[in-house]
Amino acid sequence: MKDPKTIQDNSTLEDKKDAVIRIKNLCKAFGDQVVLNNFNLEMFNGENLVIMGKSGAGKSVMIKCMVGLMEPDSGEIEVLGNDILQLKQQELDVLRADIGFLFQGSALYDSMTVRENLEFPLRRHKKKKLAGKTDDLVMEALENVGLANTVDLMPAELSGGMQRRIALARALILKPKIILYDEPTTGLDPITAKEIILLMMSIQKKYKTSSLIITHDVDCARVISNRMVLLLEQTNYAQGTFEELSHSNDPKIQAFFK
Ligand SMILES: Nc1ncnc2c1ncn2[C@@H]1O[C@H](COP(=O)(O)OP(=O)(O)OP(=O)(O)O)[C@@H](O)[C@H]1O
Repeated sequence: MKDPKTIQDNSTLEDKKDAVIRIKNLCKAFGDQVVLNNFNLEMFNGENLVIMGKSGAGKSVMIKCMVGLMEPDSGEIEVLGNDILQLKQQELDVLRADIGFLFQGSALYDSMTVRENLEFPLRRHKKKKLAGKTDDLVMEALENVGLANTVDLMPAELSGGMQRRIALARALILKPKIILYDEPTTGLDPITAKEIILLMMSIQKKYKTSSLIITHDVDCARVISNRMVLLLEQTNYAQGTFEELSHSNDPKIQAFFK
């Protein structure tokens, strides 16, 4: 078994052209604390890429840099062919309509109904051309997660698993090309977590989205990942398939799979 760090990149040139995210030599420090040091990542079209890293490893910092919410000290970031570091605020807003976010927890607006929660991104990104009226888009998104009957309920009336599914519907409503999942199964019981994972997979198949999934959940990574990147020692310490990484002889890599 080869060490995953040295696993050859077998993707073809054709795949390379299809990279939806490219991060090169990303560096970010806060004062003396170096969080990312020459971090590299490529995510290809249609791929489910899992990022694993210990708490505080810098996953959120990397995501924030990637979507233009935080400025790196140096490095290159390309998302859907756009050089993030060169984009103006307005251009970033347009690009963000092509990126769906499912945050840790569900982050629904408690004072809004399910319908209003789903309408929110539609209002925010009015300029994005979508086929269908608001009502139809809301219902389609809810049907995708099997919760059309909750449209007029408040988030507090839903279980944690249902809230997560509504948040997924909201992440999907703009038909994004990329979805960023931050700990999609955290806080859910194993059965509900599995349901969410299956939903993520069916949605990916239906809409052909590319998904970047941050998770500590080894079962989630095993089921969903086409490829994984381990963020350790401020960099992309190892990458490969779940099989490759989980069979590594490197104790630092093994620690992720215990
Ligand atoms: N705005 C900031 N100012 C100073 N330090 C920060 C800032 N944002 C993040 N950090 C530090 O950067 C490090 C990485 O944080 P980050 O939130 O990216 O970790 P993480 O890998 O997402 O962790 P978790 O899995 O717990 O969410 C932490 O030590 C954090 O304290």
